Amino acid sequence: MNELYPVFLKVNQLPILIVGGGHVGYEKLSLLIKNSPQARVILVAKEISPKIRSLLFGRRHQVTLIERSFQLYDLEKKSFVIAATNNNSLNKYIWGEAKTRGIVVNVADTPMLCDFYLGSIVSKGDLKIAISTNGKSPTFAKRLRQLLEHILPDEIEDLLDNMYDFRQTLGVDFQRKVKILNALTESLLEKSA
Ligand SMILES: C[C@@]1(CC(=O)O)c2cc3[nH]c(cc4nc(cc5[nH]c(cc(n2)[C@H]1CCC(=O)O)[C@@](C)(CC(=O)O)[C@@H]5CCC(=O)O)C(CC(=O)O)=C4CCC(=O)O)c(CCC(=O)O)c3CC(=O)O
Ligand SMILES: NC(=O)C1=CN([C@@H]2O[C@H](COP(=O)(O)OP(=O)(O)OC[C@H]3O[C@@H](n4cnc5c(N)ncnc54)[C@H](O)[C@@H]3O)[C@@H](O)[C@H]2O)C=CC1
Repeated sequence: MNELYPVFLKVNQLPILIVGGGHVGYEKLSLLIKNSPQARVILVAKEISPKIRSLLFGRRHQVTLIERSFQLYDLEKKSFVIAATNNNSLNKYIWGEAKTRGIVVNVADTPMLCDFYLGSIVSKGDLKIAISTNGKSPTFAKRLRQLLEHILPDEIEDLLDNMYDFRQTLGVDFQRKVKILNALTESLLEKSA
């Protein structure tokens, strides 16, 4: 059983620290800003890969790159930390210091030291689906994301816009609203013949 509880975070409001600017630092940062272009990220690394710099080049963003070794004060005022250095004992140290400060932490190579996992994310307009395999197979999560991206029709964007507009016309009677919206979407559950 997968006991993880998915939430959808407003990472443009919650500062995230990434420590490590290699391959994994790049993957985590690109996932964050792909889904939330204004994500507030501070990335600290002894060496920041050119790929990370070119990821940010020419776009509006709220990412701060700091090229130096991790310092304890980097944890100040952060809500989330992702430790992605190639130094296991440093990652473990960051984990311990984050826990002491009540900061939610992910150590990329050590599921045991993760308060949260990043999921594979399917996105179509305002629709977003997060996939988790409970850490069993990130590659499977990636493939399922690609499959869903492929089979979900682009019309979903229009459908959600229409649902939103219609919802605004329904007034304040909550029970009536629920009934009408449920009736309208009933056909989504009907099996195609
Ligand atoms: C537990 C978790 C913690 C976390 O990082 O949050 C974790 C852990 C580990 N990943 C490893 C490897 C790989 N990770 C990927 C890809 C992704 N990994 C992601 C999430 C997660 N990875 C969390 C669980 C998510 C879940 O529940 O399924 C995704 C979804 C999001 C993201 O980028 O963070 C993203 C896909 C995004 C997309 O495309 O949709 C690929 C494939 C590739 O890159 O093509 C590989 C190589 C192949 C393989 O091993 O499968 C290793 C071994 C490292 C080593 O051997 O050294 C560990 C450590 C371990 O398992 O012990
Ligand atoms: N969760 C996941 O998806 C995966 C996790 N991993 C794990 O993630 C870790 C990082 O892997 P890569 O990014 O490939 O390594 P890498 O070698 O490409 O990058 C390591 C980064 O850590 C930085 N660093 C090292 N010491 C530092 C310090 N004292 N202060 C600040 N930054 C420091 C380096 O400057 C560099 O930017 C490894 O332990 C690896 O096993 C690897 C693959 C997938």
